[in-house]
Amino acid sequence: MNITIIGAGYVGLVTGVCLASVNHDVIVLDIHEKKVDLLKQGISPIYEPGLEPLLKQQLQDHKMTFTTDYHEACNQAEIIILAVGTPSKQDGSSDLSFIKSAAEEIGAQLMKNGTIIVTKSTVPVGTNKKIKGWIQNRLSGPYHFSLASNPEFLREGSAIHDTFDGDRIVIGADSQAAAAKLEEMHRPFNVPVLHTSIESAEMIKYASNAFLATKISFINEIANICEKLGGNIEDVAHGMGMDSRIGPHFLQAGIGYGGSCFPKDTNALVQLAGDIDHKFELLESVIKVNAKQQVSLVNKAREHFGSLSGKKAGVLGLSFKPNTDDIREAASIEIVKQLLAEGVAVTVYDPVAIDNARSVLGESVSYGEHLFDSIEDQDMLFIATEWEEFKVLRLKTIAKLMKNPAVFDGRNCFSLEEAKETTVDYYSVGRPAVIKSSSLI
Ligand SMILES: NC(=O)C1=CN([C@@H]2O[C@H](COP(=O)(O)OP(=O)(O)OC[C@H]3O[C@@H](n4cnc5c(N)ncnc54)[C@H](O)[C@@H]3O)[C@@H](O)[C@H]2O)C=CC1
Ligand SMILES: O=C(O)[C@H]1O[C@H](OP(=O)(O)OP(=O)(O)OC[C@H]2O[C@@H](n3ccc(=O)[nH]c3=O)[C@H](O)[C@@H]2O)[C@H](O)[C@@H](O)[C@@H]1O
Repeated sequence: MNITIIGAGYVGLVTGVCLASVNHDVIVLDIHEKKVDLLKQGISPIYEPGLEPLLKQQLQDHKMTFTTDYHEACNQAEIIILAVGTPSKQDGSSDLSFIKSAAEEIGAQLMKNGTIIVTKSTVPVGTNKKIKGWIQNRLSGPYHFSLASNPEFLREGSAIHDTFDGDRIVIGADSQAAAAKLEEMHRPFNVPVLHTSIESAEMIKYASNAFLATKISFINEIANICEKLGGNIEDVAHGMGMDSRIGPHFLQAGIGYGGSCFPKDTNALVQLAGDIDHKFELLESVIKVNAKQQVSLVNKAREHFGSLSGKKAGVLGLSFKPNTDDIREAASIEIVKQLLAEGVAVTVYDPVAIDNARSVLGESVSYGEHLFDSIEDQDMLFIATEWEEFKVLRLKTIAKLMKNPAVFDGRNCFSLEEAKETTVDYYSVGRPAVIKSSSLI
């Protein structure tokens, strides 16, 4: 099939590469010229495991092209997939300006009947109706087109795996023919397909992300209570997860969820509910709990040291999760900002996200070239992301390198047994702190 994707970000690019790899002919359009230039050379502008080799292969096989030209992208397409960003507005609601401008461009270029316009971007319930209007307003003739919502469930860091091995594909289309064609497009992925109305498909996406965020805030609250009452969150989560009605996933306590989607989508759903006078109190609490959780390690450090002013801190991990360079809404950034506000000199390290971090943190921090640069001579060490290269570090190595070995581990990378065998004062999430009596301040 001839498929066009609008937006070459995490979702558009991964989807395009995967669709091309199962033999569709794919054009990906982005308005960002530099991005398109890189992609034409087979260079991925984002870090996503396995993406670049697969991209290069598609270019070599002539299954995929990149462009900034809407006419070239749209005039032959059977299916056009919208995958542009839908960021948060100031009030938390979803900013549909990229969707609107892409829909208008598509409308102006539609020159034949039967094209299916698919929304893969995460959009509030009712947006597909608006998209229809935006396209219709720009049509240059009486062309007929179909609409469908096909939300995306991939995770950054495992995006290709998730596309080929997802739990479900949701298709909400305005006609049976469009639904059947989209099912055919996805058939090579061999993932179960659910057909729904457009509105249900739009809601499935928000409800899924909101539910996963709720699980995370819930387990983090249990972790906070464990810290005060005793108990080990790892055992508690394990015991809960053994109940098949609860399930083991998304019960990893830590310093909260970040990323480009959970924060944005939970806020958007609260706003969407507010628009129909429904106060979504549960989700409001999930969001509040997460905001507190992101800086909870700094509170522990303040309690440990008395005052943080004039101290030196290393921060390991800047991306919102391992295996991605995405730092959007990452807990690490909140931690760094809080430390700087309290007069701490900060050195950060991440295996792939330093360039993105520099664009947000500028010269306010030092950037380690090696992870030891963020550990050596520091008074305290924060672990914000559970990159594999941090998990294989040993606490005794960390202890030797630090001035005052105090480790604040936001992702429970080390066991308490290991902490007890070292000179490190070790704080983690939902587990008792391991404090050496000689270091009590
Ligand atoms: N990042 C993720 O893991 C997931 C994201 N989503 C949703 O997918 C959508 C896209 O997210 P990302 O790929 O992360 O965004 P992104 O910000 O990485 O990429 C969006 C791309 O769209 C381009 N763009 C903006 N306006 C355009 C226009 N008018 N015409 C053509 N291109 C345009 C931008 O230049 C950018 O390259 C969002 O709605 C997001 O909520 C859904 C599931 C997973
Ligand atoms: O809509 C989206 O963009 C995507 O959002 C999430 O994917 P993603 O944000 O890439 O990453 P996750 O693995 O879900 O992690 C999100 C955040 O939650 C945190 N998390 C996750 C799981 C857990 O048990 N505990 C926990 O704190 C992670 O550290 C991370 O900061 C969803 O998992 C995807 O299904 C969805 O498509």
